[in-house]
Amino acid sequence: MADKYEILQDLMRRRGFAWGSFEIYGGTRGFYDYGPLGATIKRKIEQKIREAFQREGFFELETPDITPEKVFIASGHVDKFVDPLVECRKCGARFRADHLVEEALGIDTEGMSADHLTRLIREHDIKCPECGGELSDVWYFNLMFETKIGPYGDQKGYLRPETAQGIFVNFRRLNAFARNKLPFGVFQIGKAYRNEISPRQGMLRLREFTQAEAEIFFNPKETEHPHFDEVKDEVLRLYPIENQLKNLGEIEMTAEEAVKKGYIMNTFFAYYMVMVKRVLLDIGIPESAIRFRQQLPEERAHYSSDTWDVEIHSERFGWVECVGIAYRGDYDLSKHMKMSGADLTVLIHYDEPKIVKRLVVSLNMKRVGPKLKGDAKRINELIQSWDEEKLRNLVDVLERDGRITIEGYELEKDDFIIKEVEEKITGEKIVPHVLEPSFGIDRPFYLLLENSLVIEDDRTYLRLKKDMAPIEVAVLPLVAKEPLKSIAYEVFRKLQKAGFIAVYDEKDTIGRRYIRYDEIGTPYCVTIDNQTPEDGTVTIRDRDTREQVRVKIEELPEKLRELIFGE
Ligand SMILES: Nc1ncnc2c1ncn2[C@@H]1O[C@H](COP(=O)(O)OP(=O)(O)OP(=O)(O)O)[C@@H](O)[C@H]1O
Repeated sequence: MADKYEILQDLMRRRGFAWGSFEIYGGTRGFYDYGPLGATIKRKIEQKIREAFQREGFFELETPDITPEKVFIASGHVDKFVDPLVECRKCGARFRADHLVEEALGIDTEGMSADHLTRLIREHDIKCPECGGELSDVWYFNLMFETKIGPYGDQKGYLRPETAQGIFVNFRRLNAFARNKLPFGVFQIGKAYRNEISPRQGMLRLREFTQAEAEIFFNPKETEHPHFDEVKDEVLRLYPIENQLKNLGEIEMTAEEAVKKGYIMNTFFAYYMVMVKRVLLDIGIPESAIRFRQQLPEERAHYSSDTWDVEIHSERFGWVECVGIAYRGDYDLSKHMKMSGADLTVLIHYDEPKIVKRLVVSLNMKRVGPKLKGDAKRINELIQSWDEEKLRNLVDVLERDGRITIEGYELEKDDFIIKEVEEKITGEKIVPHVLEPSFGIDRPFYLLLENSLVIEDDRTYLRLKKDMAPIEVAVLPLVAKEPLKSIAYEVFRKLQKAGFIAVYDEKDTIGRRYIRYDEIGTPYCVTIDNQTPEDGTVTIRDRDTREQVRVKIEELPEKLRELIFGE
């Protein structure tokens, strides 16, 4: 018998969910098309995430996929967004060197250098899995797709490998929009592109995929989430670093306990872990198939100092990372500030002004004038530009040695006017820190279908959460005869106008039609039978229980809304 994966792949292709792209030209690995039913479910997933972000008060943003090189030099992607690659010297096939070594030796290769991987390949005589040929040395390959901007090709660009950078480079405007008040969140739902070396596992590793990322900017001194109380009792299934290293398995505890025991760094982080879990439940992923795995230090992206992956269980592929929740610190904003020169800080106002002592140092122009001549003004300005630390250092040297050399001029203590003044400060500028929940859409899409697939003796069907179904209701005349046909068509139009995704179908026996709609996850079929012309009632059949209830046609929209959306 075909396994669940194959049954699902067949169903996805045959019934219009998703399939490999460019089929008629032989296909290109790493690209998937969403068919009519798949595209509808994908939009519903995106919409659930959008609504969850909006409930947090986050702003939505839309920025270009094509991005000039500078942005990714600043973000570190040009240097660091790389995977180890190896080539067969005989057949030319290329492979992820770390995957090859992992498969051959059963060891973990995270974070290994190219040299280390080459050494392991040589020592263990690992050969090309395609033809058995000799393998080359390992080198690092950048995963970004390159492109040229403009007709002269002089400006290099990349297709973005994550949607996040579009948010960071807009920080100044977004901060003004948020009226300079932390914390605030900004999200973007859009395409990301990675030239994955070996796309595999169906739609789990694509070269073009959709992400929904939120960047939450906060003051690192304020890491208590104001609404943590609302979520503190949610139970999380955690797989922390320590438990992975010591093979201790997963642990379950409430979000509050996890923070208290130090598994999760603060309530701010924990709050968004709960939010992600609730979104996945809302999409219809079963609770038993969700866990949080803390990334090992060597797995983390270059910008992150702590990351929890939210994994969904697959019968075929085991635990699959679907969402990453990364603590990005001030990495991105600081890098962009340095590269662009833009001020990406936020002014934090103190509750009460602070009095601070500040050194004011200048040259005693009357004394130094003759000595420094034309340079006096310049050197005085240079000293004015020094920060507190540098000025303290100057004063320390003068106290100790009585003299100091600046720009080749030897100056004595009396050449300076040194004062300490008190200043009232109302706030300070900080570079905010960032917490990022980053959802992939395609992986949860596949795992939703896999986790919803039910194989019974007489039918195979998608037990999708009802509001996630791509067709919400099928309207079926019992037989394709009048007056049933006309009444059924009228009911269908009524439901369409009421906002349901509905279809009308009169082909085949009623039993076959039920099976057809069960298969694609349609939660309810409405049947117009011989009793309908007599008393204006129809039946509603439930996909999961196959039970039917009779309702009046006028009550149908309200009843279905209640059944499907719980409204
Ligand atoms: N090649 C891909 N195909 C489909 N979805 C992807 C791919 N790469 C990343 N994603 C999705 O985007 C989310 C966030 O991206 P992130 O950069 O954290 O992934 P990642 O850790 O690089 O993934 P992986 O380790 O599997 O390559 C992932 O959790 C996943 O759902």
